[in-house]
Amino acid sequence: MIQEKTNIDSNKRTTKNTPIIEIKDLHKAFGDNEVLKGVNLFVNKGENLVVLGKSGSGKSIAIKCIVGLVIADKGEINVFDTDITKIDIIELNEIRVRIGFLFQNAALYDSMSVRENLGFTLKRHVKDISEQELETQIVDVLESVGLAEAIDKMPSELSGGMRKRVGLARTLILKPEIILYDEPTTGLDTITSREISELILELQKKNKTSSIIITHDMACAKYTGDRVVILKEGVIHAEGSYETLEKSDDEWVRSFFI
Ligand SMILES: Nc1ncnc2c1ncn2[C@@H]1O[C@H](COP(=O)(O)OP(=O)(O)OP(=O)(O)O)[C@@H](O)[C@H]1O
Repeated sequence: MIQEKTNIDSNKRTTKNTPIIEIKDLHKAFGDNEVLKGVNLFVNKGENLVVLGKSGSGKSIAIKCIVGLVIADKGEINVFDTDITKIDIIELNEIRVRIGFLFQNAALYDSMSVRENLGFTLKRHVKDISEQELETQIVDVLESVGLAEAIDKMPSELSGGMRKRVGLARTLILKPEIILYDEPTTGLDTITSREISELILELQKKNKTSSIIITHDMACAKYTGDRVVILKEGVIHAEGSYETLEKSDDEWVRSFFI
């Protein structure tokens, strides 16, 4: 693996920078298709890690393994100091509620308003919540994504950018400590993409969340990432800050930044 020299502290493991996620030697194959062939990566507490890689390189599969949506063939996946490959479904569910997953095409329930979409998610996870508390939390989370005025809208009335924000609100309403973003800006124009990137950064600062951000949007990568890793042929091929990788001696690595 190419490890670029970097000035950022987050690249070093000190007691201050404790990994909240640590993946060791992760393997996953589908039949003959060996997608992950020994991935090693970590995310420090409070850090935004950007994962780059060509289409089909296994980025989504890697983060799905973190929440047990895809079962790894081999390797360790330590999340909050627990190896999720070694626990039962009850323990896994306890960990899952602490992790927000913003899927590539996060679909809202079309027949429910924004309020109902968020309320439904919250009620599923928090039993015995009062109607008043529910409303407060829905309003608060919509305000945090800048969409308070959309509370009574139906998904069909929302733009793509607004839908992403509601999707993000639905993730945030459960107050996750880790957020996994799978291509959060895909399909959005440059300005809306920038707004989503700003929101990701704001959430990191305000809520002290730790995140993995899979993206092909290099502006998003640059803006949101404390550190960047690049997947190639089933392993992490390069790691460093955006600025150092951009100037890498490896032409293939540099090609992402053009
Ligand atoms: N359920 C599945 N069954 C079989 N193969 C799968 C399955 N899910 C993913 N794959 C394969 O795993 C490989 C990696 O897919 P993955 O979605 O992780 O790529 P990616 O890097 O996230 O791509 P993109 O950037 O296009 O989203 C692909 O070859 C894909 O076809």
